Amino acid sequence: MSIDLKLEPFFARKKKEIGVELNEVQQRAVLQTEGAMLLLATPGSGKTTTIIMKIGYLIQEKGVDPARIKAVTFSRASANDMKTRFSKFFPELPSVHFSTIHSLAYELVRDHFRKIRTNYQIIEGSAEHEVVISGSGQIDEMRNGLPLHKKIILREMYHSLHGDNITDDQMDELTTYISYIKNKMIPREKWSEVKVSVPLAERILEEYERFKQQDREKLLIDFDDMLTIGCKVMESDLELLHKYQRKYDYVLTDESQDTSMVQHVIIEKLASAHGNLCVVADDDQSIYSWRGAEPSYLLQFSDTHPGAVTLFMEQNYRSSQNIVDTANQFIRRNKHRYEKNMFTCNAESDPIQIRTMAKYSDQTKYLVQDIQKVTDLSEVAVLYRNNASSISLMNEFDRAGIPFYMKDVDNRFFSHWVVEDILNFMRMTYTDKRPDILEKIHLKFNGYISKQQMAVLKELHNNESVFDNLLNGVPLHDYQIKPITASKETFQEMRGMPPLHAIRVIRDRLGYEKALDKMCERLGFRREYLIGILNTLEEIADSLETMEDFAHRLKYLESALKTSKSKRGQNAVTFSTFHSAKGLEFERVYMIDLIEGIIPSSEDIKQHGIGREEAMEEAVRLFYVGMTRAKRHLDLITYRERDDEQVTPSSFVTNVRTIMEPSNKESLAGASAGLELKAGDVIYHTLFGQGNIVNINGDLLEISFSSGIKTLSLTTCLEKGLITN
Ligand SMILES: Nc1ncnc2c1ncn2[C@@H]1O[C@H](COP(=O)(O)OP(=O)(O)OP(=O)(O)O)[C@@H](O)[C@H]1O
Repeated sequence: MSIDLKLEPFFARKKKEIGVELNEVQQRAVLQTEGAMLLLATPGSGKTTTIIMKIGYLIQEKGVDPARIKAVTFSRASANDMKTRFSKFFPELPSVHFSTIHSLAYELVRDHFRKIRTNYQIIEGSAEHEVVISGSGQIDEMRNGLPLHKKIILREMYHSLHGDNITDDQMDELTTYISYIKNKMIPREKWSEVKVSVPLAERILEEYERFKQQDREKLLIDFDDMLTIGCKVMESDLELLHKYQRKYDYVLTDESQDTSMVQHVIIEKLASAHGNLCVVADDDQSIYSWRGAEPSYLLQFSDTHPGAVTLFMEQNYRSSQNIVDTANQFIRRNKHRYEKNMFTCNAESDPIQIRTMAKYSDQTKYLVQDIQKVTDLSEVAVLYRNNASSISLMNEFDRAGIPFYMKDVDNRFFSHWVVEDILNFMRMTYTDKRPDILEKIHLKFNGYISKQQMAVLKELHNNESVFDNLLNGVPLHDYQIKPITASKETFQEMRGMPPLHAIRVIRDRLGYEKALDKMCERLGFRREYLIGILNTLEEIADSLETMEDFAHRLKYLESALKTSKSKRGQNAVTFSTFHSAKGLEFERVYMIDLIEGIIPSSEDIKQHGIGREEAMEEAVRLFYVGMTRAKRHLDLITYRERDDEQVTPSSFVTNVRTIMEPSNKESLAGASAGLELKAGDVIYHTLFGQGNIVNINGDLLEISFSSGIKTLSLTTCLEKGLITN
């Protein structure tokens, strides 16, 4: 490209007006208006800034009508963000079309259905959304006795197939499975190849699809259908396709690493008449492949668009030198990526801190202590992989009086059946005369009262202890008598007990934890998740005096969680998952729960073990997204014990340590030369567990693990943080 950048008055003018001076690559990206362009950028490199400047340039310098520019983003939040930033940069210009791909697809679908006179109803989203969009102007509330909402329909279908209720986690998995299939455009005959642990998921999906299309007068469509139908319409209705193609002369997309196949197809078709397509992405921040994102599209972009210009924006304006350098080296452990070299001209800051706590509970104590010292809390974020981490955080922060803003409010904890169970056990200590309370937990403690026995018990209306009634008026098996008698006494003893003590008695002496184990076996629940809930309840109960206080505390925390949403933008710490932190930046970032089994997750490790690297690479990217949110201070926190069990610090943390202190690697490598590491030594491998070094041959270590002898490269193990001694 032979453009003399200095001669472009646009940049000089904008610098004067808004104080932003684009670097050379950013300027080139702005000036390259015609044809296809892939703009690959690293975190904090000014992707959004550049897109906005490009749009302004098209309008002010090229005389393009703003209405003929379409800027598409992945989420509604980023579409709004872009709109706001655009009006700040170019207050004199009218806004252009900033929208999500979903709303673009919805426009198409609406036009098409209007044309072919088909009524439809959206069955997903908030209630208002559903009401607005009924094609016939009328709202059908029910069909075949089912209320018309995606989750209610799926729940009912699950129930009628299994005779059991679907859990929230299963519902999440089921809807993710459906979205994945739709977004990846997987044909019917290949559905069975998609991994899912919800029993009969494939059949439920089949029935769900049939149900939506059953009424010829009125189609039901969910958000995924908007995409698949929108895409089909672009193929079948050429008149409509051309109408949309003629609407816009320039198409720009942001966050394209998170765009799915069906979404790519829609964008490609929209831009194919003129080919003016600008795709902005960071393949290293692709973290939604589980939902059907297709970053491979980026890797193939220049094949599908011969003559496309590819530019790399690699200068990071956000983070300090040490954070940028370490993150840049860290992401290189991934193989399936565009090689980029992120750099910064920013100064050094505090070194990245790695904190290895003795046990899990030390983590929150440390966070509270450290964050208490900070004055501007809006510049602090605590990031975690799983939402489950947020409840004990909010409990401790609330106790310490530190305000917080929760990015993804997940109320599920408070309505989880394990929480309900514990409260019901506690209620039984106040009165054991209520069969209705017993009925909620009768299968979950020693003595195991069957449904039939429960039915007989409920017929005895004498206001006596349910245990006495069971022992005197209900036919029991001999083996039940002793545990039921003991349970009666235990409940009596528990009266007035501090809640922490009470929960321990419920878990152990009353046999609740044993009952959970059985349920996990039978119903496939994740044990560690359920035990995690019990442990969090113990944390909440800690230091409270009565079970009533405990029940109040739960109610209080539930409402604190809801109101934490309103603290956005105030002087409050942000709690967020790594996923939801994408696009944000903070002065201080604390990444927590960095242990093997969480990040990487047990599933990531399992897949890696059988040679499938995709999941592990995605976990690496997720960790990288977390690291690159920090401007000047980054804390990585791990621990060695959780729930009374030994855990292993994340191999990603070990990897970061090796990057920061290459002397670690050298000393270990030196050790392998016979200085310290020798045959017979015990080492710990993140995947294979504990092992004994059998032999050392240069870089090759022969190690005996319980699963057999393996020969491994010491350099690779150290680089990836796979072994410690
Ligand atoms: N040329 C520039 N000079 C100075 N600051 C810049 C420049 N370009 C971008 N920035 C600043 O860098 C920061 C990151 O920019 P932006 O939010 O556009 O990045 P991004 O690439 O979208 O980030 P990410 O993908 O990590 O979320 C912003 O604070 C922005 O103002």
